[in-house]
Amino acid sequence: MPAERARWIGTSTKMYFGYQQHFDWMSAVARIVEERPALAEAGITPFVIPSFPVLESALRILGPAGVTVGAQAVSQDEGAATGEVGAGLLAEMGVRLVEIGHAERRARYGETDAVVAAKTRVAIAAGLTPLLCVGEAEGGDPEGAVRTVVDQCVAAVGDAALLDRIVVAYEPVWAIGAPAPAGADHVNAVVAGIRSSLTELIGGPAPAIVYGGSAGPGLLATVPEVDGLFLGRFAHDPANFGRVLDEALAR
Ligand SMILES: O=C[C@H](O)COP(=O)(O)O
Repeated sequence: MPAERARWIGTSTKMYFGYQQHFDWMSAVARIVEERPALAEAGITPFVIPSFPVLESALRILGPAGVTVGAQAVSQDEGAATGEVGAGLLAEMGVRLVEIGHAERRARYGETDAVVAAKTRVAIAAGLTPLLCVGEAEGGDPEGAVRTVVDQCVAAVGDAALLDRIVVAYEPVWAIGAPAPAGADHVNAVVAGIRSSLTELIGGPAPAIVYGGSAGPGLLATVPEVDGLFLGRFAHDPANFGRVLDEALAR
């Protein structure tokens, strides 16, 4: 991967961890990142996206270690929106990244393309970086997947000029929660296709594109097209997070 491309290695804890479990895990991850000062020099951004109730603790525990903290969701609404969390509050806290359009939220919580677009708009306006989750529903030809993903990116951002304000998380829906990630050939072909289409649309460098979907140690070296990994279950053991960081450093 060319050194000038930004690199991101991170994970969302989804709703897997309890309160104390978050603290134990975040403390371990902070130590792991602190032990690897070369990450910053290499332009690698470690990120963690925990549950909302521990965001403030995440900023305190992980922030000084050099870990970017993100939120798993954001509201497109303002004011009278009981139970929602707004982009302004997140940005004011020091959260920098926000997941938008994850397959689980598209399938279960009504994040249609229109909702994803509204959330992307408010996140960018608040100064947050949307981690825009996109991916095809079923395995198949890479060209079809590229078309689906590029359409999802354009629908989310609207204005091509804003495409460079996001990080794209390419997560084939069929590879999320699976025993193994999508095949390396598929990932490389789709990510290369997304990058080339977005570069053309933007008229400049495409945003960073990370891969998610049953990713873990051993994958990164096989997918040179990606700008990083978005881990899920296979980062629950903090040592695995460290292994993937080492693999990023070795590229
Ligand atoms: O948020 C992360 C992705 O959805 C991947 O999760 P997973 O690695 O558990 O499949």
